Amino acid sequence: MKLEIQNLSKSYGEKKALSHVSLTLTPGVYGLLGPNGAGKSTLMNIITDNVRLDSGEICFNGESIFKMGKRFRKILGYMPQQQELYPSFTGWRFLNYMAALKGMTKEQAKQEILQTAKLVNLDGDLNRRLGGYSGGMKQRILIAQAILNRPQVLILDEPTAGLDPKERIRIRNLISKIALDKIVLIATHVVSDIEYIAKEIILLKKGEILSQKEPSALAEELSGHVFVVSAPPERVGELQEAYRVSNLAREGDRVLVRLLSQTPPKDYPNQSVSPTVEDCYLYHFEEEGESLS
Ligand SMILES: Nc1ncnc2c1ncn2[C@@H]1O[C@H](COP(=O)(O)OP(=O)(O)OP(=O)(O)O)[C@@H](O)[C@H]1O
Repeated sequence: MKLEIQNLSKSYGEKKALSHVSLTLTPGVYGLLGPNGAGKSTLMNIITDNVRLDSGEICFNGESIFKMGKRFRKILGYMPQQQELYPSFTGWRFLNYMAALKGMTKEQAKQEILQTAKLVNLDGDLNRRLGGYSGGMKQRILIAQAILNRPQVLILDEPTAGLDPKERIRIRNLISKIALDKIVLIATHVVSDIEYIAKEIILLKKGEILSQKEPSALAEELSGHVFVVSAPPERVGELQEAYRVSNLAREGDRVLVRLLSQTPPKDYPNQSVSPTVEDCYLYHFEEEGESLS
């Protein structure tokens, strides 16, 4: 199974949202990482046929998804960014409604809703109204509607937006559970959502793909350029001015400053540490300048 995005471009008037984007996706989780405005939603909206592309092609197993039309939509699951759900609908009614939109028969819908609700851990809450659901429950029912038809391609736009860390972990575990035999593309600007479950991370910046790599390979790019120095609190400001700082942690009367630097920082006994994907995010996205200090 293969989804190939070839040379995709899209502008809104003068604004280039995507520029010559090419990607090949096979079963597994892909994290699409980029800051606000990078073009993540535009890419997802094109794959899900909610926005028209200007040029390029998308093929599923060699066939254009735009020619496949309905046949592609049948194997596609889409969870849009968090939105207002129908507050007066019960969970059951909402899923039943989505099942009908997906063209499922009543009997099919009933079976799939029961199974899917169990999977997302909402089987005990289907008779409650969505207006009374917590943020995490709302996200889980949105995931449930996306996977009702057992899609082969699953597109998730910021699935953990607005959730607390406990719910985030829950959603993450759920995604890795349902992703085994599917192509899953998750757009996020939260590194921890995808760092441990993505087989590859795609970095998108200003509509262009910067890289598509395994998380460990991505982190490895910064090997030898991430340091932790122990500084007195009054010197933290000058370190922040001189370097890109990815973390500060108090240690007794000193502060451990995690920073990115081309060469070991002067004046401090320090050790380079293993880079993380979060360091890479900071390196690529936090500031406009691309070179390390
Ligand atoms: N309907 C539209 N009309 C005009 N410009 C748009 C439209 N949709 C998106 N854009 C612009 O295209 C660029 C890419 O936007 P997009 O929403 O795809 O980015 P994103 O990475 O999903 O951002 P976010 O994380 O904020 O959702 C941005 O500069 C945005 O302002």
